[in-house]
Amino acid sequence: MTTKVIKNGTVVTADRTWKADVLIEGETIRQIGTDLKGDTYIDATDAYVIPGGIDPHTHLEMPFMGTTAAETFETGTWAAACGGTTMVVDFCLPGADGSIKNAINEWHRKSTPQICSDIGYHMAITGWNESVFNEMKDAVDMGVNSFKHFMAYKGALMIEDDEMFASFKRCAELGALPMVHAENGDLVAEMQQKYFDQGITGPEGHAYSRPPEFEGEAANRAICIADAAGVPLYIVHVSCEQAHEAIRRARQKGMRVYGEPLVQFLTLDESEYFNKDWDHAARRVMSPPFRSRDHQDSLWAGLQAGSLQVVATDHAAFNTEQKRAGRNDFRIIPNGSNGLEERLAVLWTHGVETGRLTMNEFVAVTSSNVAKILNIYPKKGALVEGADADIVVWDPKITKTISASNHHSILDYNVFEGFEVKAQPRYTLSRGEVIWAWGQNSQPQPGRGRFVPRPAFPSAHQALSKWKALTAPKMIRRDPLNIPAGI
Ligand SMILES: NC(=O)NCCC(=O)O
Ligand SMILES: [Zn+2]
Ligand SMILES: [Zn+2]
Repeated sequence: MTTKVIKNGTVVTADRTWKADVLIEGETIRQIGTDLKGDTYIDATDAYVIPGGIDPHTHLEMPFMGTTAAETFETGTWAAACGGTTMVVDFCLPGADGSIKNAINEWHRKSTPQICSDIGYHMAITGWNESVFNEMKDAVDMGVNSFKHFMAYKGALMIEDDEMFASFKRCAELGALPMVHAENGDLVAEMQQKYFDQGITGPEGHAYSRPPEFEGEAANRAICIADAAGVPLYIVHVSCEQAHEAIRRARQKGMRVYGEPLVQFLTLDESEYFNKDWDHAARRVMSPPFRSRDHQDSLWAGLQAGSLQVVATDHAAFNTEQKRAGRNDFRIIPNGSNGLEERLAVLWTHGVETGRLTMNEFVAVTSSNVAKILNIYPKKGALVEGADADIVVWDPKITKTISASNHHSILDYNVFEGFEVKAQPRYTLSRGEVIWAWGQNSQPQPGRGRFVPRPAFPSAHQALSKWKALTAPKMIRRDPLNIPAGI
């Protein structure tokens, strides 16, 4: 088997930083040490060697709001590689028949011939009945160990509390992880109607109708339901202090609740929706919406303190023409924005370069933490012997101005247009193969990526159920002589 050595770099992992070479044999890291020899060499002089990014939240080719997300599995994973991300975890939605198994097979059918790097799936639970109950086990057997519940999108994907409780209990039995989109969907629908009736038909109506209080309320509710079901919880796209506060409080009480802010929420704010250019504002319509600077500060603080663990993108890319479906009604603008290619560079520039994050924290929140949470560590998200050689040679000297004119996404705009970023991948390796070199134009082979099954992971659940059993309400046995006689 041929070997490669990444030479003269500084290895940065979630817990340490040191000068070392990395020896790769085939698809796997074989050794990390000094003066290593191989058949070929990759130069990492003056660069950092980090685990490939894992974006745990994408919607490639997602059928949603009457259209389909424009970013394909091929363009999405290619754009990801150019930005230093070597694995995405995409959300699988049930089709018209409601079957989970069929949905996963449909995702395989679409993604397998296209993906340039590795992929996993989360499954969405959008309703509740016996076959959903049964098929959740099939999903786990098929390597999908996490289930998303939408508390918003009333009349479409939204699920009720009793259904969520039933699904969370099923997750507890299966050793799977429930996830939530936390927004109070009933109140959002009411507010949307209210502002629309007042004549607020533009994208600003989207932001007004989804205040942070609605997100905080739903986050608290989901945490309460998870606690009652005895299961850990992962809250996706955390955008505000109210939701962060709920997570912080739960964690302080010993609950295993994880929070995922998006790179967009850390760097873009609500003023985008007040832009006079309708297209500009509509392109940034996503749920939850961008918030004020105070909320951004809270999210950064959460990453620093460890109360938030993961930075994702929720990459759901709809072209300008698709967004224009909502030209007369903000409620019809397809929800979603881009970030898959930009996540690492924007987070580095606004996090590490400003001193908000250490390099090790950067690695933790872009790959290692989520690999642990999703049970694929250390195969992914780690630089250790035996791990997949998903590696980025991260060059802190390559600067770039982000633009739709130079990005690799299929999208005809970029929400980070004009951002100056201060680092880029010099090389991106996926299982030992260089799939991106700075300045390269050729795309890696579509279909070379693989589905990464994620087994159930009962350890947090077992700990939780032991503790629940120990602290459960118990009947007190009393001597009848100590019970007052009735009349
Ligand atoms: N977030 C968003 O606006 N679109 C994608 C679907 C979702 O994650 O809610
Ligand atoms: Zn969502
Ligand atoms: Zn999403």
